Amino acid sequence: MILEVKDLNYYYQDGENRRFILKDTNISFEKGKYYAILGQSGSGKSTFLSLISALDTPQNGSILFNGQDIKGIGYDHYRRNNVGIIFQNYNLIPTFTAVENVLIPMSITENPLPDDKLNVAYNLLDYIGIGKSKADRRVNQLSGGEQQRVAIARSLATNVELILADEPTGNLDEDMEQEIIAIFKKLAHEHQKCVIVVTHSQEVAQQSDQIFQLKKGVLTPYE
Ligand SMILES: Nc1ncnc2c1ncn2[C@@H]1O[C@H](COP(=O)(O)OP(=O)(O)OP(=O)(O)O)[C@@H](O)[C@H]1O
Repeated sequence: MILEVKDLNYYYQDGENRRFILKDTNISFEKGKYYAILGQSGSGKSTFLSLISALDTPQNGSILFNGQDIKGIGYDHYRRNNVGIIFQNYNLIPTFTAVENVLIPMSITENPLPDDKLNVAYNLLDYIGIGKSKADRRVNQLSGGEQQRVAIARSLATNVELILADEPTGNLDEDMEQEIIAIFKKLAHEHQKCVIVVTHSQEVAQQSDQIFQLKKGVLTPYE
C-alpha cells in the first residue's frame, strides 16, 4: 500500500464538545488505482485531503506513506517530494506562463530530476495536451480546462507517485470533465500512480476503480 490511514481523528472544539469531521478512520490506497471519495458539501472531504497531503495535521491517528509515518518523514519533506496536489481553482500563478508554473515545484523538490528541467516541463505539458504555443502563454490566457491540465502537469513535475485532487472538475463542463477523467485513468493504469479524487461528481466517481463515501465522519466503501 502506498498510503495507509490508521485510526485517524480530526475534530473542531465547539465549546465543551468535540465536533468530529473524521472519526476513527482506517483506509488504504494502492498504486495503479484511481479512487474517488464522494460526500455531501461539508462532509469533510477537503479536510481528509488536507490531512493526507500534510496541509493539516490530525489530533490523533497516523498516515503512512510506503509504510513510513509522514510525521517521521517530515510534513514539508513529504509534501515537496511525495505528493502532487490539484485544486478546483487550479491555483496557478496567473502572470506566469504554463511552462513556468510547471517549473516551480521542480525548483523546490529534493527529488532527483533531469538537468534539462525546461524540456521535461514542455514534454509533460505536451503529454497532458498542452502544446508548445499554449505552454508559452500566460495561464490567465488559457481556458479553465487548459488551466486544469497545466495544474495536473505541475502535480506530476516532481515525479511523485501520489496525486491528490480536490474537486478537480468542479469548474469544468461535461466534455472537459471527461477529458480530465481520462487523464486520471491513464496516470493510474499506465503510469502506476495512485490518484485520489475528492468530488461531488457522480461521473468522476463512477469511472474510478473504487469509490469511498464520507458520511458523518465515517469513510466507507460506497455501495
Ligand atoms: N476552522 C473551522 N472551525 C470549525 N469548523 C470548521 C472549520 N473549518 C471547516 N469546518 C467545518 O468542517 C466541515 C468539513 O469541511 P470540508 O471543507 O472538509 O468539507 P467538504 O466535504 O470538503 O465540503 P465542500 O464539498 O463544500 O467543499 C464543514 O462542516 C466545515 O464547516
